[in-house]
Amino acid sequence: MKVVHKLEAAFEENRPVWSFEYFPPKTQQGVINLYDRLERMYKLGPEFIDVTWGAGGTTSDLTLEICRTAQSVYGLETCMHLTCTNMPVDKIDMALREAKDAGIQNILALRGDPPRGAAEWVKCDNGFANAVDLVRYIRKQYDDYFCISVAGYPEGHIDSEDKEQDLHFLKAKVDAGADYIVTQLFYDTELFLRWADQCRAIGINCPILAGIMPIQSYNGFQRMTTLCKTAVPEAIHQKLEPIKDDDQAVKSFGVQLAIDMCNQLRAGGHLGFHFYTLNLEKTTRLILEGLKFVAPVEKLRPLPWNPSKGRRRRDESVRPIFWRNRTRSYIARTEGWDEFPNGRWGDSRSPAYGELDGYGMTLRYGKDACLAQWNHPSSLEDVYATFAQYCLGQVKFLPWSDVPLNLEATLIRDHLARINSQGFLTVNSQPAVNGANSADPNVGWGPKNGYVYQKAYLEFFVSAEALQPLIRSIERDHPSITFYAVNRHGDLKTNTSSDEPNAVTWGVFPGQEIKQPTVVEVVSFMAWKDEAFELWNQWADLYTPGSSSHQVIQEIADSWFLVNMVHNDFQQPMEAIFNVFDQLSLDRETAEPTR
Ligand SMILES: Cc1cc2nc3c(=O)[nH]c(=O)nc-3n(C[C@H](O)[C@H](O)[C@H](O)COP(=O)(O)OP(=O)(O)OC[C@H]3O[C@@H](n4cnc5c(N)ncnc54)[C@H](O)[C@@H]3O)c2cc1C
Ligand SMILES: NC(=O)c1ccc[n+]([C@@H]2O[C@H](COP(=O)([O-])OP(=O)(O)OC[C@H]3O[C@@H](n4cnc5c(N)ncnc54)[C@H](O)[C@@H]3O)[C@@H](O)[C@H]2O)c1
Repeated sequence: MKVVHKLEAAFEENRPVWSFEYFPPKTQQGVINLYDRLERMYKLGPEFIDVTWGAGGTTSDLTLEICRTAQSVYGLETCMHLTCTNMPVDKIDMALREAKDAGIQNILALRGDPPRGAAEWVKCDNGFANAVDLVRYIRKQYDDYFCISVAGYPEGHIDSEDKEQDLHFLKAKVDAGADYIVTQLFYDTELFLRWADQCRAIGINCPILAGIMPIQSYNGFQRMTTLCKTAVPEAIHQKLEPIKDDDQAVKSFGVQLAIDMCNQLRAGGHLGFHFYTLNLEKTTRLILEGLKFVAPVEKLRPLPWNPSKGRRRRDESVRPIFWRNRTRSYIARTEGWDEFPNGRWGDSRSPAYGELDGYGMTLRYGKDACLAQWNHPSSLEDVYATFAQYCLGQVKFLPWSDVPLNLEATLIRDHLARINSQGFLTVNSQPAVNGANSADPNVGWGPKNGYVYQKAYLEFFVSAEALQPLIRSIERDHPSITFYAVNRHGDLKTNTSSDEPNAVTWGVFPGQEIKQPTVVEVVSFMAWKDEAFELWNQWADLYTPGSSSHQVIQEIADSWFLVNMVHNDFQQPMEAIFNVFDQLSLDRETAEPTR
């Protein structure tokens, strides 16, 4: 059924509507768990669900698969996002044909973000330049079979300087055949209501759904609003500042803020809400409960499927035997198990694993900004220096690290800088913590009055030549270290004996089970490595092919290894993980012939 008909019927009755956005999870286990989550969240009564399309079509097959399953197996009204990025007309045709074959009748037509590595958006050969062209094309090819939605920007699109013109581009999309609008996230409800009035004033009369992105974590919120240049009212900053180190308090604030925002929008006459769930469930449920948004009973017919019992979940050792025959109640208990991911390095079984915004990983800054930070390296040593300077706060970002080191990592910044200058190019790290208070300003997380623990880990790129002595040294002298190392072709080396997840962060909180938000495991490592190496390619593409900068970066991309290394003895001092590198330098010095 067309979403627009559902929206019109609800608005006719003055009834609010809500919908949920998901993104394709990074791992197969995450996909299976997302299906369970779709089932549970269906009971919250979304009018429809939608699934994002990876930037540059990177996850398009999975987007199609999830939409197909949600629509035709699970019977959920599903809207598929479709972008023009890297999509010549024949690929667009194929995606639309497959969507239609799966019974999908709703498409969110977008231009898309710049393709990987590109500073600016460029139209691909035989493709479309703007979302309006895609809307026109879908109408021309499929007449009124599809219900088409388009994106609206209450603060104007980030690329467009003229906000008024931006509004007219939106009208052009509607005039070309779009049926309703879904907006970009925003936090200023007054601004949204003014913008909605402007839309009506220039003759945009179709339904508008307000995009609501609940604040899930302080860092995530900061990162997202900086990247999207979102206007954040001062009152929100003021309320967040004193609680920013208490993850539970931030989440609760995020829930209340979303409730208040939706109520303000309703008071302003607005009835349509689109939740960016980030594949998380609990926050969305709490917001709907707070709003007293309850699905009409007739909508909650039983679904024609059973929750999938993922391979992992069947084997899960922590699953109590009491739940063996009561899968549903066990699943209900897991609703909040990934609510405290400590950074994106989370548990790959989580549907929310590994994504900041659901559109995929690209260089976050334009070409000029990147070159201003990374210059034109002509040797490997130049690259080492850039990484070391990042650790010392002199370079603002790297392809893998879009914001400066956080407080936690600054505790070990000198050690990090030292190993980076030696060619161990770090992209992620964590110091050891042995029972710090959960409100500790440097390493605390989770609800207050708890205690948190961490095993030290490092993730870095290293040349094949330097990897060998490192592995020898670990095997000889460092029994507490476990590692995975992989090159871009997937050649994996490890000293672990099973592919069980290794818990590297856990917390003990009053009146709760132990929380274990962060694990290191081979499945997620292998899923991550494709992106990790792809970012080197994007860096190389900033330079003219054949130039020395291009060659240096490409050499790393093609032949180096990505290593994850965990020091399992978390009771050792913070710097213990660095001993292995110091020992290597010592070995090198003693091996060098005396002159
Ligand atoms: C609800 C929502 C969902 C999204 N989902 C995804 C997703 O799944 N995958 C993804 O990669 N991205 C997604 N995005 C991000 C989106 O792709 C980017 O914001 C993208 O930069 C713009 O897409 P658009 O469809 O709004 O583009 P357009 O409407 O084509 O606008 C793009 C730019 O071109 C300008 N413009 C528009 N028409 C014209 C014209 N006729 N002539 C000249 N300039 C014009 C606009 O002012 C704007 O600056 C989503 C955004 C929103 C709000
Ligand atoms: N293994 C995976 O599956 C996976 C998935 C996504 C991201 N990651 C890794 O996590 C990194 C950061 O992810 P996040 O932003 O979600 O987590 P985060 O922001 O929590 O970062 C983790 C820690 O690493 C530190 N850090 C960041 N850049 C560093 C660098 N260059 N050298 C040393 N330490 C650094 C941060 O300050 C922070 O303390 C990514 O760049 C990537 O390396 C891994």
